[in-house]
Amino acid sequence: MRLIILEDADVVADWAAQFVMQRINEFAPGPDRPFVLGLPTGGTPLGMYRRLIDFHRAGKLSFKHVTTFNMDEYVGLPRDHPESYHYYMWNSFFKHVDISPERAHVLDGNAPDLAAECRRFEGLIKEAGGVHLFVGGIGPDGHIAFNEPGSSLVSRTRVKTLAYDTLEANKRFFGNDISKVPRQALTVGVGTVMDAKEVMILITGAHKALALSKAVEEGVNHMWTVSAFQHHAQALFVCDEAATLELRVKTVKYFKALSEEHQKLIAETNVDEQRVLH
Ligand SMILES: N[C@@H]1[C@@H](O)[C@H](O)[C@@H](COP(=O)(O)O)O[C@@H]1O
Repeated sequence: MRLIILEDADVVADWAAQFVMQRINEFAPGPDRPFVLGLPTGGTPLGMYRRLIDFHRAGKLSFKHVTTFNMDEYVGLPRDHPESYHYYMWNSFFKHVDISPERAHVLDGNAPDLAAECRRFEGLIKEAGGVHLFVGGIGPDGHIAFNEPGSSLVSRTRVKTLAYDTLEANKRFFGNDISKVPRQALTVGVGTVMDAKEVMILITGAHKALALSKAVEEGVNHMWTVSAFQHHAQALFVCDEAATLELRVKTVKYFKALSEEHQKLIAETNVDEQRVLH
């Protein structure tokens, strides 16, 4: 596991976007060889999406041969509701880059058969050959996607009923009215994300500090589902200073001492500009 500690949320956003760009460009995706990217929603990744759009506009990055899978979606929220994850993804990211809409997969929380929709999604990931890089965020209770405390750590995509803490955390998007937050969501499972070749989890803010310490310093525990990634061979936790407040000094010092190594992960790849653009 790598823990990358950066100054603040802006630097985290920039670092994460550079990492995504580096991985895509290094892979050099083509028509028969897409790069498969897992994506989160929430406030945390917004800055990363803005930077990725900048890179695209600067001609440094193309999503033409990138296939995406989003982590989750509310159940029963109309697709054009401003808080649906369809709406979020389209407005915050997809419409600003050159991704083909049919390659950008978001779970359908209005499907007539939700269990079948979850199976379909898992099937699409399999068909795509698995996820190369899954980017995730966490809730203050340490949930990844919508895998609430107590979720199976080998779970697959399914319907989940949201925990009270999540309703509380997300009510800010629904006029601070908890009764307006959908009670259920479709979410990839912990096992679905664990299957990705590489996982990058973004954690910012003092309100996520306890979750970060549970994620990296204590044992794997289904009450903090993000802790499962201790068992992933290629997991990166990217956090800001504020999120380290509950970590041991020893942990922080160790990972900060590796910062030069971490910077190498986002070193520019020598890419052929033409290939990126076409
Ligand atoms: N299901 C989403 C998660 O995927 C996301 O990581 C979390 C954190 O959101 P934020 O980044 O706004 O703190 O919110 C929701 O619960």
